[in-house]
Amino acid sequence: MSVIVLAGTIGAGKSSLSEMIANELGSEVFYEEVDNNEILPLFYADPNKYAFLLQIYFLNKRFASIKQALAHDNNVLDRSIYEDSLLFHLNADLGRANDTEVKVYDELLKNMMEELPYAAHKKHPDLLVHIKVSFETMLSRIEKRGREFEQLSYDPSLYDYYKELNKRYEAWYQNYDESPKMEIDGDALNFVEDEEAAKVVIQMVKDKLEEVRGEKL
Ligand SMILES: Nc1ncnc2c1ncn2[C@@H]1O[C@H](COP(=O)(O)OP(=O)(O)O)[C@@H](O)[C@H]1O
Ligand SMILES: Nc1nc2c(ncn2[C@H]2C[C@H](O)[C@@H](COP(=O)(O)O)O2)c(=O)[nH]1
Repeated sequence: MSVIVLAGTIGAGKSSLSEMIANELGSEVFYEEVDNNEILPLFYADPNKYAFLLQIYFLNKRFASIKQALAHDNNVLDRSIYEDSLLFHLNADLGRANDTEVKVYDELLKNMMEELPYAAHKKHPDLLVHIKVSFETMLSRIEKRGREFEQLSYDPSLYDYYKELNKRYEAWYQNYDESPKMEIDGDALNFVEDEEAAKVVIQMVKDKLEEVRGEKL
C-alpha cells in the first residue's frame, strides 16, 4: 500500500494541502491529533513539565495513524513520523527534557520505526511533500488559524521557539533521505485562497507521484 506524507513547520499548510491531495486522489487524510489532544494545551502552558509526555502521546497517535493509513492506497498523513524527533530535540535543547528522557525517547522511536508497517514491504512512504514557509509566513498563518495557545499574545517566548523551529526545518528537509521528496513554496503559492495556485500545487504533487511510481495515476 502507498502513502503520502506532508511535512513542514507549524502553520505551513500541511492539513490544508493534505485535504486537497486526498480529495484529488479520492483517498483519506489522517490528521494529527490536535483538537482532542488533552496534552497539547498543557504543553503550551507548561512546556518544561509536559514536553516528554506530549512527545510520547504524538508518537503513539502517529504510529496508529500510519497503520490505518496503510489500509488503502494514496492515503495522506498530515505530518511525518520523521519530524517528531526534530520537534522533541528542539524542546530537549531548550531544557524541557532531561538526558534520560531523550535517551528513552530516541530508543523508543528507533524501536517503533523498525516495526513501522511500511517495513513489511518497503521502509518508507511513497512521497514526502515538504511545505517550506518563511518565518514571517509561519507567524501569520499561526495567527490566521487562531489556536489560542499557539499565539504570541498567549506566550511571547513562542517567538523564539517558532523561529528556531523554522530554521531547523531547513536542515531537516535537506538531510531527509527516507523516501522520495519534493518541496512546495508555501510563501509564493497561496493554495488555500487562490484556485490557480491550488491547481499548480496539485499538479506538481501528481507529477512527482507519477515519476516515483513510474506509472500514470
Ligand atoms: N498556502 C497558503 N496560503 C494561504 N493560507 C494558507 C496557506 N496554507 C495554509 N494557510 C492557512 O494557514 C493556516 C494554517 O494552515 P494549516 O493547513 O492548518 O497548517 P498546518 O497543518 O501545517 O499546521 C490556516 O488558517 C490555513 O487556511
Ligand atoms: N512539541 C511537539 N509539538 C508538536 C509535535 N507535533 C505537533 N506538535 C504541535 C505543534 C502545533 O502546536 C500542533 C499541531 O501542529 P501543526 O503543525 O499540525 O499545526 O501540535 C511534536 O512532535 N512535538
